[in-house]
Amino acid sequence: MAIQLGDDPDHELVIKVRDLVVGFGDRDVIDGFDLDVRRGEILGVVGPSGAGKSVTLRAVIGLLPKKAGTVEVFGLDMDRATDAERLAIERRWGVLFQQGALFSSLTVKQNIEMPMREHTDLSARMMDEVARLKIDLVGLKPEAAELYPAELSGGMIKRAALARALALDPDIVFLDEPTAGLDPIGANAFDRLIMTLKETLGLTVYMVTHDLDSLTTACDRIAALKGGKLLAIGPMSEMVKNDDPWMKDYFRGERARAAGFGANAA
Ligand SMILES: Nc1ncnc2c1ncn2[C@@H]1O[C@H](COP(=O)(O)OP(=O)(O)OP(=O)(O)O)[C@@H](O)[C@H]1O
Repeated sequence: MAIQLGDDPDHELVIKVRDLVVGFGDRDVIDGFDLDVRRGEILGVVGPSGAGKSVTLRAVIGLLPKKAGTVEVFGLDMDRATDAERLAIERRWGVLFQQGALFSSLTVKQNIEMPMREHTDLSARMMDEVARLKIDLVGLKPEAAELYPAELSGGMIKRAALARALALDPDIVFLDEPTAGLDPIGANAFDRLIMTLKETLGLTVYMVTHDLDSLTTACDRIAALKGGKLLAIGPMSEMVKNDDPWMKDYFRGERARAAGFGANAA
């Protein structure tokens, strides 16, 4: 499938969002939002609580209806795509929702096999083999395959949910606050895992996060959302120079200084 090139010819765009409007009833949460996601980058999406980060993610992957605007994925306008094209695109992305959202009545292995059952006609033995590989890929022990979500730690749940998101060998993964609820060591390990997967699998990562450490260590670029629009996008070095009050507070405030960065940019 043709890849649409954006303004910057050095970077292939895998996602191109233009003039996106998403709302509930009369209230528009996202109001004229543009975004480019480049192939192979880890893009961190930040913004005040309630800014619409999760709503944007859900609209991009088609789980929430748009009031207006376009979303192109791999150069294909999702509104103009046939059912078969849409399905083919959906197979090329994996999603890790907040809290992991594993099926509690299924084991880790069965959770990972779920997308394979929906989208492929792999044999049971092949699905088991792929699930085993994904479990290994995300750093879980083989024994975790037979455990139920209630038997897992918070970090294991995130890894199992990531394994499920990777089940169909996607090109893009969408992560909604993947390190929320993890202790700093667990969060750091998860960031490193994402970076390794990006390097080894060439994944493009769209990550909603509040985690300043993740933004600093893992993200190539950061998109800041505020008031339903894209406030700024760029590497951390540009974010810390932005003079919007929320950006100043977030990237140069007390929390940022406590995390050991931003102080020099004030
Ligand atoms: N299904 C829904 N119906 C009505 N309003 C909704 C719905 N989903 C989200 N909203 C509203 O949309 C706004 C944006 O929500 P969203 O979850 O995207 O925020 P967020 O930026 O991800 O916030 P947080 O950082 O706190 O997770 C909020 O005001 C929320 O109440």
